[in-house]
Amino acid sequence: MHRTADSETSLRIALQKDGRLTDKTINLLEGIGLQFDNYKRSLMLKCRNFDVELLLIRDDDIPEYVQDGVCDLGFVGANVTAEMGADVTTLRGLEYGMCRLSLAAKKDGIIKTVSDFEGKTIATSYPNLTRKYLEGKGISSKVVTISGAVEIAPRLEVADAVCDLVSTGNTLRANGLEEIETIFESETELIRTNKDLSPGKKKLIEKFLVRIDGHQQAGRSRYIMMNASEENVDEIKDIIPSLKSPTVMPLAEKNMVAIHTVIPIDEFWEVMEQLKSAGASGIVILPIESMIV
Ligand SMILES: Nc1ncnc2c1ncn2[C@@H]1O[C@H](COP(=O)(O)OP(=O)(O)OP(=O)(O)O)[C@@H](O)[C@H]1O
Ligand SMILES: O=P(O)(O)OC[C@H]1O[C@H](OP(=O)(O)OP(=O)(O)O)[C@H](O)[C@@H]1O
Ligand SMILES: [Mg+2]
Repeated sequence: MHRTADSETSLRIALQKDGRLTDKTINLLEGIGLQFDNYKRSLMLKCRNFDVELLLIRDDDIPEYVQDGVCDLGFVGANVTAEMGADVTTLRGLEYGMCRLSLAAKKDGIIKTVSDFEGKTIATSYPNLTRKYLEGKGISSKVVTISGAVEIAPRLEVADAVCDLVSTGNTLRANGLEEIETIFESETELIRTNKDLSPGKKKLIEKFLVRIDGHQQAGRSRYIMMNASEENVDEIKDIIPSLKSPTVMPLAEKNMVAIHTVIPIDEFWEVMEQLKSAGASGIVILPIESMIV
């Protein structure tokens, strides 16, 4: 594809047009301050306030477009990039679109462990990952490529087993299948072309990553406010390891202070009961939009 002159400075980013990752990716881009018009109706969208244009395509096409330099960056499941064997660089894992690629077979059937796949027929949309995994284990199976609804292949007797994406396991269960072995763990990734980019584009990617990192870190953290009596402040600081220098402000009530801090939310829930026992009260938890450290 021919790139125009302004493509030297404007970043072109690929994302899934219509699927599981679309809304989450758009939410992420909006969360880092990028503004777009209605993305449901366009294949190509210019960002109004950042030098970025979005290309909305099928997810299977994203790794190749990024590999070939048609797009500079792409948001796509690691499962798709690995299956294509695309020559790209993963810049960030994005903690959404979490799923695994697993071998599965009929519940209560004869396939119980991975070695039972020897000589069996396996239906999958991921033939390369499946073959590679089985070859690595020294197992020879027949891999049949199916582009969708893989889970019904055993019932149709097209295959003995499947290798498919799993998240809750509901799809497998609904089709009388059980998971035997995970062969690949996946999440949505931000990938970058390995083609050489202009200095302007490299700078834009740096700016883009600062925003993504700030957004990711903010998503894992909360602004916490609580009240306590002055003599409990040290004990409270000891309970939260990352609470090294919180803001401590006097309250109108004598000997009482307000403690404000930012901490990882997982850490907060671990110690919440302990904080209450140590005298913390009126605990308020607020979301953070972005964090630049
Ligand atoms: N059940 C799931 N839970 C979480 N993430 C998933 C799940 N299934 C798939 N994904 C992730 O979302 C990506 C997109 O899934 P989707 O089902 O929308 O793809 P698709 O049908 O191949 O879409 P397209 O039309 O773009 O080719 C997958 O490649 C995977 O990374
Ligand atoms: O373990 P579960 O939570 O049931 O998720 C697994 C299912 O999710 C994906 O399909 P999706 O729902 O995206 O539909 P698709 O088959 O049309 O792509 C995947 O292909 C599985 O079929
Ligand atoms: Mg696809």
